[in-house]
Amino acid sequence: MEGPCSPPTPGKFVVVGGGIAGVTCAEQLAINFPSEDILLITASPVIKAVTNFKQVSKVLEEFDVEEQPSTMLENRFPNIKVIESGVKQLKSKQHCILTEDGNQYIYKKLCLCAGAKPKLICEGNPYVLGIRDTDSAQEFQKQLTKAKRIMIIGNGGIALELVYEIEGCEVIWVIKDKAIGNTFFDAGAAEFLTSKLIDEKPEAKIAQKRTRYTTEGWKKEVQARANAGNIGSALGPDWHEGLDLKGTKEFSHKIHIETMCEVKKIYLQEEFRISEKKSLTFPRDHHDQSVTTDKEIWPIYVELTNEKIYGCDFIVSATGVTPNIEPFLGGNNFDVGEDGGLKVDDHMHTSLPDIYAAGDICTASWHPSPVWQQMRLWTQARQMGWYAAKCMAAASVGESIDMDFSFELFAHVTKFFNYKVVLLGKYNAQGLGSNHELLLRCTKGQEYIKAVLQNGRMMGAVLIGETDLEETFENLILNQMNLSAYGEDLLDPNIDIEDYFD
Ligand SMILES: Cc1cc2nc3c(=O)[nH]c(=O)nc-3n(C[C@H](O)[C@H](O)[C@H](O)COP(=O)(O)OP(=O)(O)OC[C@H]3O[C@@H](n4cnc5c(N)ncnc54)[C@H](O)[C@@H]3O)c2cc1C
Ligand SMILES: NC(=O)c1ccc[n+]([C@@H]2O[C@H](COP(=O)([O-])OP(=O)(O)OC[C@H]3O[C@@H](n4cnc5c(N)ncnc54)[C@H](O)[C@@H]3O)[C@@H](O)[C@H]2O)c1
Repeated sequence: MEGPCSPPTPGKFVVVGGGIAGVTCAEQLAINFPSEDILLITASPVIKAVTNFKQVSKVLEEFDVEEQPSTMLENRFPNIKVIESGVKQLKSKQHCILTEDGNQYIYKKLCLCAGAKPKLICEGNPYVLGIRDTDSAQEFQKQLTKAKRIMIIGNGGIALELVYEIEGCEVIWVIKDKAIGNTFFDAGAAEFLTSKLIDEKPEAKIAQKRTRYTTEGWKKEVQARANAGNIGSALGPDWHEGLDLKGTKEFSHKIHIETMCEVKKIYLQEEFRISEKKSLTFPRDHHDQSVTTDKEIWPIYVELTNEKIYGCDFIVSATGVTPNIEPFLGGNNFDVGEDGGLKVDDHMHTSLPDIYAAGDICTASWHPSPVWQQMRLWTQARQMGWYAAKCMAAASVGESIDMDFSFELFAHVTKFFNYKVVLLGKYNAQGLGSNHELLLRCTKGQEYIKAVLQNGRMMGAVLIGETDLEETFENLILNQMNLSAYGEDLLDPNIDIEDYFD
């Protein structure tokens, strides 16, 4: 039990949150100050640890995320003390935090890493599930074992992973956009992925296409392809590896995508019966435009903004996250970003004295490198947690450090539809306006490579498949070499560009 929130109790380094950001921050502080106790206060009984860390290239990193009992962290770092309790209040003027179990802790420097929670399309409806942690993932799995048809709303990472993974259950996937995976891909990459899913059989012959598009040409091309419709199918990355995502039926994948629409209204069974509206059967294939009334009775019905209504067992709202800032707000005048995160400067410092923030809870509010942007990802949670600890350590001895190199270039490696996916810099030409050019190489069923160029300099890239280009492209983006002279050779599969730029 710590002393009350009044001086002269000496403060400690305190970190809130046992996710990747908080754990990395606490570990780094423990290394920097081996003779001091570091407090890690977290609401959950397990902590998330980074394992098998691999620096793939200068900025790209890969690692596994493992849930561990907090004692494992305390064993690795004897000067870390984990307190298992939620923070219910922050008194920033007194440098004090109060926890649910009635204790209070004085900090000299505090790092808030409480993450984010799913932003659901509708709160409080038991038929609308969000997926965030092990518990919610298991709840989803449990519901799925009883389901014949579900609806997935959203077009980001979770939706992409789920549609590929779910078997034995009809999936109606509702997206606001024209093409799938809009937070990670443009329509061209989306088409590359979906075409693999449609063609269940292996490609007999691999056709290779290499094209150079200006923005204008590209837009027309992708629009034409997007209009042709998309359909998806299965397999999946880490977080659901231990989960058997199977519904009640014996088929593998049955996905229907409703594009460019949103949820208008959700009806409970009885409400729907009274409304006398009609719902639709599951479309036979993505060209099926027939309108057949569904005879089956469902627990809920969803009316979409395109006026279609489908019944289903439940909805997964994979519609992004909201930073967990509420417990820290009362009486504290934090600057909060538009996305609801605690604004942090280039030293991960919030607007209040001695309070830092890292990971999903924060909004990066410094002037970023032209090829970096914040995305709420494991990699950034780790990098921010690490860098926040370095900044806290430096500030506590009256020093300041330069921004970490990892914030020079946005770099993310992941897996979608069993393809390795590498995203670099302004991979979707975000914020570049119309003044950019795209180079594209696509080998159906094998690889999709897109380079984003502006004034002859590479600003970003999407690499899908085993392209082996990540290091070279990373260097080209970082060194901003003028590539105008190379033209389409840049993506010519017969030219080894690694040699080219050595
Ligand atoms: C289903 C799913 C799949 C994902 N897949 C990927 C992926 O493949 N690649 C990728 O890069 N990213 C992925 N992400 C995103 C990634 O998980 C997050 O960006 C990352 O975990 C954020 O880490 P964090 O430490 O900031 O927050 P979190 O991991 O959310 O940790 C927050 C911690 O704070 C604690 N906490 C919350 N409130 C309080 C409180 N009041 N008091 C005390 N403690 C509190 C929580 O218990 C928790 O320990 C995925 C996310 C989800 C939901
Ligand atoms: N492999 C990976 O890298 C990976 C995988 C899963 C999740 N994640 C991360 O986990 C977090 C949560 O994932 P997520 O998929 O929920 O979020 P996300 O931010 O990736 O995607 C949210 C999606 O929901 C859509 N959306 C938002 N509001 C909507 C509404 N009212 N109706 C319809 N659509 C709406 C958005 O257009 C977007 O497509 C994100 O930070 C994501 O980056 C990453």
